[in-house]
Amino acid sequence: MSTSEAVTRIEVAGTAGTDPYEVLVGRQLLGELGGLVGDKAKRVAVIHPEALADTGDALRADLAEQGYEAVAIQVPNAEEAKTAEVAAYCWKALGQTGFTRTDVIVGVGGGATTDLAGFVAATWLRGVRWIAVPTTVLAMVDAAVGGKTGINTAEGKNLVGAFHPPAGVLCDLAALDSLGVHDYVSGLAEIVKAGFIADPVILDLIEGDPEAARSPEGPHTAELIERAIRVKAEVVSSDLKESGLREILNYGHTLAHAIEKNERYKWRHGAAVAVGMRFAAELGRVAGRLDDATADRHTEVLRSLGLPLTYRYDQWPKLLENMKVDKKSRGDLLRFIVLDGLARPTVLEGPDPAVLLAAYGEVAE
Ligand SMILES: NC(=O)c1ccc[n+]([C@@H]2O[C@H](COP(=O)([O-])OP(=O)(O)OC[C@H]3O[C@@H](n4cnc5c(N)ncnc54)[C@H](O)[C@@H]3O)[C@@H](O)[C@H]2O)c1
Ligand SMILES: O=C(O)C(=O)C[C@@H](O)[C@H](O)[C@H](O)COP(=O)(O)O
Ligand SMILES: [Zn+2]
Repeated sequence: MSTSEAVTRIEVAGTAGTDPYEVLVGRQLLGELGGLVGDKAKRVAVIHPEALADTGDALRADLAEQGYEAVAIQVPNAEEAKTAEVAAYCWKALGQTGFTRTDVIVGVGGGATTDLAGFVAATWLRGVRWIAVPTTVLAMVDAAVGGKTGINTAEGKNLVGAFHPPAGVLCDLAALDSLGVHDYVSGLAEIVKAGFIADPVILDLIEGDPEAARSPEGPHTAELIERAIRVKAEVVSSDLKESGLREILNYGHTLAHAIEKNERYKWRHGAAVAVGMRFAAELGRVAGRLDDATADRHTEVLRSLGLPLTYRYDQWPKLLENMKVDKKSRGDLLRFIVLDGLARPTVLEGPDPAVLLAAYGEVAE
């Protein structure tokens, strides 16, 4: 496989004793994979979802041709892969392959697959190298970058995991052509998030032609993806382990994860993040932090993309309960990311229950 000439390289700095790495964005990037795996590895495991069986096998065959002992490990699609059982299935496959500390895992797929593959890499032999090959918008702009890896438990979303950055990220835009429209649009929610917390040009580009933004053929697809990756790369380069700044990437996620759990992970992550961001905007407004125009802009841009805007009113007690295990909570204190203005994220700690309910009332149906 050859590498195309128009490749954008975005650097993620190494922090907390980790190595720096690059996120490559372009087309036909898979020729880069062998170089990233490197010559210390003897074995490579390609973890892929059912939906990408052909891609997983093509990568395995390509790596085998390059002299690696390559195996493909197929896992379920979407959130069904993010379980302790599936992680254990992968560990078993690695054990049976004789996987050592110099060997390498490749996670190819959406964010659910890269979260799982990264987690398996973080835990096998207490940490082996891994490479992310994201194949959804969401995984390219968010999940595959930054080293947050993990699985869900019965108690909640991403409750078990590790910070374990990849050795490289290959975003081959051609992969997006086979993605269904709902999965494509769901990923746009994380791009919108990057727009509100840090890069409003993203919002301008989407608002200029929302219909075009809904398609990989749109004129600004590469720019939107690259801008969102730059936002994420800059944040995680300075705060890998979420001791401060990184919390801004959780904008909209406190309620989103509560909704996902309530829906038994049948809602797409990006869809839940869309409702969660509207809620966060209302929370900012009700708390007296966010101006009306920016709060309303959330509804307008998310609506223009066809993302969901509301959730059921009667579910509030369950959502409140679910939110208690959010990773930003400290003791009994709920903490939310809100905006003090466009691209001015901040933390709202322990809001009054009446304020929370008033904000939820604005997004509830
Ligand atoms: N680690 C992080 O920092 C981070 C950031 C954001 C989201 N996430 C996680 O990412 C997950 C959501 O990721 P997602 O939106 O990519 O969904 P996903 O991984 O569930 O993928 C959606 C569906 O598309 C299929 N698919 C993937 N690529 C395809 C392609 N090119 N063509 C056709 N089908 C394809 C998948 O098999 C799946 O069925 C959630 O679990 C979320 O928690 C993690
Ligand atoms: O990278 C981060 O940090 C994020 O919060 C990005 C989120 O989009 C992502 O969904 C992440 O997995 C959520 O993390 P969690 O710690 O709230 O589980
Ligand atoms: Zn997210």
